[in-house]
Amino acid sequence: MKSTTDHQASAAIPASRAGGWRAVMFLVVVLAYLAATGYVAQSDLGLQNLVLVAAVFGILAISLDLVAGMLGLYSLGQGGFFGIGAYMTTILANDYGWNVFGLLVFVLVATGLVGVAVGAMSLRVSGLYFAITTFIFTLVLTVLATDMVDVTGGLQGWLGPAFPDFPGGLQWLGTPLVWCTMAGLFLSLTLVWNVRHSPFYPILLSIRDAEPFAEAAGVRTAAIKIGVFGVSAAMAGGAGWLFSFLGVVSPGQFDWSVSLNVLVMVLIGGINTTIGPVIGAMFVSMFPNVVNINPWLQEIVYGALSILAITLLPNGVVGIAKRVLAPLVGSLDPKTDIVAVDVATAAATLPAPSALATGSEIIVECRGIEFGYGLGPKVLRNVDLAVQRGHIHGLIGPNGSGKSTLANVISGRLTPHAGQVLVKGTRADGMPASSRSKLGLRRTFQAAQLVKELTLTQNVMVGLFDRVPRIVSRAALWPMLASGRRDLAAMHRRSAETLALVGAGEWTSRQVGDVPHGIEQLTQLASVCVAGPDVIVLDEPATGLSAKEVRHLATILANLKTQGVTMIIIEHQTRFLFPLCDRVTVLNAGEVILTGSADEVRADPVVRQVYLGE
Ligand SMILES: Nc1ncnc2c1ncn2[C@@H]1O[C@H](COP(=O)(O)OP(=O)(O)OP(=O)(O)O)[C@@H](O)[C@H]1O
Repeated sequence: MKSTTDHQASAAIPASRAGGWRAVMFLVVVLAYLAATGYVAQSDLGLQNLVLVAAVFGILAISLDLVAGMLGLYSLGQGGFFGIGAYMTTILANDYGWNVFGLLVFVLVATGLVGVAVGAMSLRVSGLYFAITTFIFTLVLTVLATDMVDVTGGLQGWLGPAFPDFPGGLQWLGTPLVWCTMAGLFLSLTLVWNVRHSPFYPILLSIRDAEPFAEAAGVRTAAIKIGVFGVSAAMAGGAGWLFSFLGVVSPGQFDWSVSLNVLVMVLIGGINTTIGPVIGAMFVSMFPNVVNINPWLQEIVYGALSILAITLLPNGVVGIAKRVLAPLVGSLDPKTDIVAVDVATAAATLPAPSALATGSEIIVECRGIEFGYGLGPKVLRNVDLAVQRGHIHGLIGPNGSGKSTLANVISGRLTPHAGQVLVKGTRADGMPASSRSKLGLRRTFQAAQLVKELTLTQNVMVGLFDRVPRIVSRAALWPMLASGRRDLAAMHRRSAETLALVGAGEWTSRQVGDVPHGIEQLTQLASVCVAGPDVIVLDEPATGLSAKEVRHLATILANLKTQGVTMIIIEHQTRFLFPLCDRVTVLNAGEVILTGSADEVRADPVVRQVYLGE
C-alpha cells in the first residue's frame, strides 16, 4: 500500500503565483494594521479608549466564536474567564508586585486550566444545558467577586495596575498599551485564521455536527473539545489581563450580561467567521459613543438594532458581505448525476488495505455478544460472527432484529455487556471507536453523518485524521508551516481523487448541504476509503438510492473487494446485497439464526419465513 506519508512526500506544492499574491496581500494587511495601530497609539485618549475597549472585546468575542462557532459549545462563561484574568492581574500586580508580563503567562495558564475543568462538563451536557452551566459559573464568580470584599474590593473593585512605558528610545511609538492590545487582537485573529485554514477545521466541525463520524475516523473528540475550550478560556483570560490596565476592575464588568453581550457580538458579526466577532465587538462597544443620545433611548435603539441584526442576518454582517461578493467570485457549475466509474481504473487506484486476503484469516470476530439498551430487554443475545479477510459479509434480518446495534458494537459506539469483539486478533470491545480506526476498521452510517456546510472534499479529509501526523498540534500555525501546506495539499488531492474514484468527482467543491442523497452516500464511502481501511462496516448503504445509484454502489463495493477490503454490509435490499456477498448472517430478535452463502440463506425455510415473509 502506498502510505499517506509517501503520498505527502510526493505532494510538495509548487511555488505558485497564487501563493505569491497571498503573501503580498498578507504583507499589505499587516502594514495597514501597523499604520492604524501607530495612528491610534499617538491619538488622543478618547479615541484610544474607544479602540482599546473594542479590541479587548474583539479578543473576547473571538474566544467565544472558537468554541461556539467551531464546536457548537455556546459558552456563557467567557465573562467569568475574563473576570478571573482581570482580577488576578490587578491583585497580583498591585498587592504582590508581580511583573505584568510574567502575569500574562500566569493568567493564560491559570484561566486555560479553569477552562479545561469547565470544558470537561461539555462531555456530560451540551446545547442549552451547557450554556446554562457556564452561565452559573459566571454568576457564582460575580457573587464571589462582590462578597469577598477584602480580596476583590467588593462592588467598588480595585483600580487596575499601570501598564509599563516603552523604554526611552521607543517612546515615539506612542501608548504602549495600544500596541500590546492590538498585538493581542492580531495574534487572536491569526490563530483562528490559521485553524480555519488547517485540516483541523473540518475535524472541529465534524465534532460539532457529526460526532460519530469524527470518532469513527479516529478523532478523540472528548480530548479535543476540552483542549479547545481551554484555549478559548485562556484567550478570554488574556483579554481580562488587558482590560485590567484600562481602569477599575469591579464585578459589574464581568457579570452574566457581559457573557450575553459577547454572544450578541458574535451573532451580529457572524458566527464561525474569522473577522465577524471583531466587527460585532466594534458595533457593541462603540455604539454608546457613536450614537450619543439620551441613555434610555440609546439602550432601546441598541436593543432593537441587535434584535434586527440577529433575526434578519442569520450569518451576521460577514454572511451578508459574502452573499454580496459571491457573484463576483463566480459560481460553480452544478452537476446533477453520479459519474460512471471505470472499474479497472478504480480497482487499480483506490487506497488499498494493509494486506490482501490470505487464506481464511478471520479479521473481525464477535464471540457471545450480549447487549441491551438501559434496563430494557436484550437486543443482542449470544451473537457469534466471524468475518473472513477479503470477504463481503452481509448482515440481514427483520426490522429491529439488532443489525445496527451489532454494527455499533463492532465499530465501538456501544460496549457489549458480555462477549468479545476481536479485530485482527486484537481484543477491541473495550476500545473507544476512535481507537478502532487505528486497527484499520472504518464505518459508514445509515443516515449520512457529514458536515453540511463543508465541501465534499473537506468532509472526506476528516477520514485522513489518523493518517497525517500532528494535525492538532500544528493547527495554530498550519498555513505558516511548509510541512502544513504540503500535507494539506496532499490531503486535498487524495480526498478529491477518492471522491472521483467513487464517482462523485464532479461535486468535490460543493457543500454537502447542496448535494443529493446519493452523492452524500458516496461521500461517506469516500471518507472511509480515503484512509485505505482493512474493514468497512456499512449500515444500509443503499437506503434512499435510485436503482441506477444502487448499481453504481454495487460496482464500487465490488472494486473495493478486489482491492482486498473486507466489508460487513447491513442491508435490506437482498437483490443488491446477495450477489456481492461471500457469506451472509441472518439475525432475528437479537440472535443469529443462520450463517451461510447467499444461496443457502435464500433457500433456508426459517429465513424465508421470518425474513422474506414466505
Ligand atoms: N438508542 C436506543 N435506545 C433504546 N432502544 C434502541 C435504541 N436503538 C435501537 N433500539 C432498539 O433495539 C432493537 C434493535 O434495533 P436496531 O436498530 O439494532 O435494529 P435493526 O435490525 O438495525 O433495525 P432496522 O433494520 O429497522 O434498522 C430495536 O427494538 C430498537 O427499537
